[in-house]
Amino acid sequence: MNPAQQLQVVIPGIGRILKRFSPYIRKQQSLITLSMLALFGEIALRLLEPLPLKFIFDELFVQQAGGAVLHPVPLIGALDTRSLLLLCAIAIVALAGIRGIAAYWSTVGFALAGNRVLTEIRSVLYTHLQTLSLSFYSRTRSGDLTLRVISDVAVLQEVVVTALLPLLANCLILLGMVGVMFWLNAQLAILGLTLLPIFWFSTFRLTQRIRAVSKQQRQREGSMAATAAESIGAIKLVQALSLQDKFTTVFTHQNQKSLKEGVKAKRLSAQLERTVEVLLATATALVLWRGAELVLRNALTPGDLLVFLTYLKNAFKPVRDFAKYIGRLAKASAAGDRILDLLDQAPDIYDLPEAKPAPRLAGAVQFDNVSFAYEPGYSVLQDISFTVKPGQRVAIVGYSGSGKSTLTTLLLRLYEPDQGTILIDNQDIRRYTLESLRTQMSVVLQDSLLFAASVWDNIAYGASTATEADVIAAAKLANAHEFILNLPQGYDTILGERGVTLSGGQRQRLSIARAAIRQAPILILDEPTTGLDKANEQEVIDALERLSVGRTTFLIVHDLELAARADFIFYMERGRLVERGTHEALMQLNDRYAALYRLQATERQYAAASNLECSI
Ligand SMILES: Nc1ncnc2c1ncn2[C@@H]1O[C@H](COP(=O)(O)OP(=O)(O)OP(=O)(O)O)[C@@H](O)[C@H]1O
Repeated sequence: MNPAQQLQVVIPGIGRILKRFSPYIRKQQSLITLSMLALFGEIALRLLEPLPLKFIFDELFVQQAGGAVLHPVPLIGALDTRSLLLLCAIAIVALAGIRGIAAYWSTVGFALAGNRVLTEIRSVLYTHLQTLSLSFYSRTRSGDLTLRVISDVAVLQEVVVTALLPLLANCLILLGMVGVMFWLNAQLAILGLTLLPIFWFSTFRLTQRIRAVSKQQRQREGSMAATAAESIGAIKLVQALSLQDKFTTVFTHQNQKSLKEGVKAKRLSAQLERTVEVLLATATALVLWRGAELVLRNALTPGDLLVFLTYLKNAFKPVRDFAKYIGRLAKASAAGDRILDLLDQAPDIYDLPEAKPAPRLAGAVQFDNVSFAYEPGYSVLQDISFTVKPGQRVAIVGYSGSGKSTLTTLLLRLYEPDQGTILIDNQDIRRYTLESLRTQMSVVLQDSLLFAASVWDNIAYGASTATEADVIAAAKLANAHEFILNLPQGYDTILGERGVTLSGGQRQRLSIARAAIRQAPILILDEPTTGLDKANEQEVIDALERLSVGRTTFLIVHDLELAARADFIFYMERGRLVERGTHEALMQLNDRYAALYRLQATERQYAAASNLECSI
């Protein structure tokens, strides 16, 4: 079994990782080849290093003590003592110096190649993450994903450079040393290496356990990162509900467990290191015993025995280092597994082979018997059919959980219907490429997320080709221009991670500007005025009305007074579209919509009356 195969057996997973990353590794082929050459040079010099010792012992000490040289070396034997000593001293320094230069270049070259490969993998991973479907994100915690992209790649990067590559060098050194040992004395070499199988066995057994513990620890760290990200992301809610203690308890518990796993992995590695030390001592004792006998019988020179013992020690050094690196390699292997798991996730929603970029859409939207469930067996939308003409404004209303938002996520092709077809301009939306479809839809959600960037960028994110005039026009349409100019740095003001420096209404108007700049024919507004006070609400409504002119608009809304302004109203109940028509038609129908409308009207009157009483 060659070292690469042994490595593969010892650390299952490393092979899988290397295979999967091979296209990226191949790109660094020339750098890796150069580093490899430097490495071979280093190894060759390392193999020569003990030789001066042999000459000093055999040619100098043995001869001076009146003994006979077993295998005299012609040129060396002719030198006088002083010259021999000087030559040996120079050789020791020269060998170490040149070896140092070779080692430097191999280390730097491999480190550079390793870093380049992993930097590319991190970018690939991040790009891949962005393509994964919402169904994947709803099953996964975002903190854990961040940890995989940032920390798992970093662990792999660090370990590849500081453990895997030295390990590779060590394997080659081991091979070289073993070769020289056989060349020096096959009998002693066999004796010295008899214990290697025991070493491989114990390494294999312990590595499996170290790897399992490391993987567990990485998962735990993923959970910790997720808990931290969630609680910090929702710190307002956490403090308002006094949940700090709860989150702290969960986090501390996870932290303790991670510590225990870390200690366990360390203990296992330490156990492995000690085992190797005992094995090395035993092998040295065996060789010394037999070697001394051979020297006494004049079958071996003392110099050869000394050099042999040096080789044996050096041969076991990579083995000892292997034990030292194994824990870190196991950790890297676990991190690599987590990266591969992510890379292996295929997006549920993708461009079909025959998909074409959508032309400029007019905005005619049709649902044909569309049914959908997030989880098999739990239907969320059932048999939805409707047609909306270009430029029509539709309000989607109904009690919470009736499937209003889900309907629009299907239109955006964030999920795929289980049955039925969605058409835009009489074409199945799956015939369009995802990007060309989504860029023709603008979305304003209830809690608009702004990016940690300038106001300007936050608006311009809506359209990749936005000009200065476009940004200002969009801000004006969204009723945002005035307040933006009043911000400390106007359009250049940097917003907090979630735009926390702005009020809810201001954030909403910025996200309307972002939607406006897209000039998209289809507009999706998901409860855009919820949570706003009356003054802000009116400004947002005005902006939205301007935005929706000439666009096919789907407005999800709880406030039926707002819904009544739409051209059409869809009333949803338990995933079904149970009533549809204009406000007047639905009021005449006098069924569910009319009942809800009257209920809201009564509530409004009651609220107005109590406000009046308060003010009196
Ligand atoms: N990602 C998801 N995974 C699983 N179930 C989901 C998911 N999103 C929504 N649901 C479920 O689908 C149903 C419809 O949700 P949806 O958000 O479409 O309703 P809605 O009418 O928009 O509600 P609301 O007015 O409260 O926003 C609900 O029962 C909800 O629990």
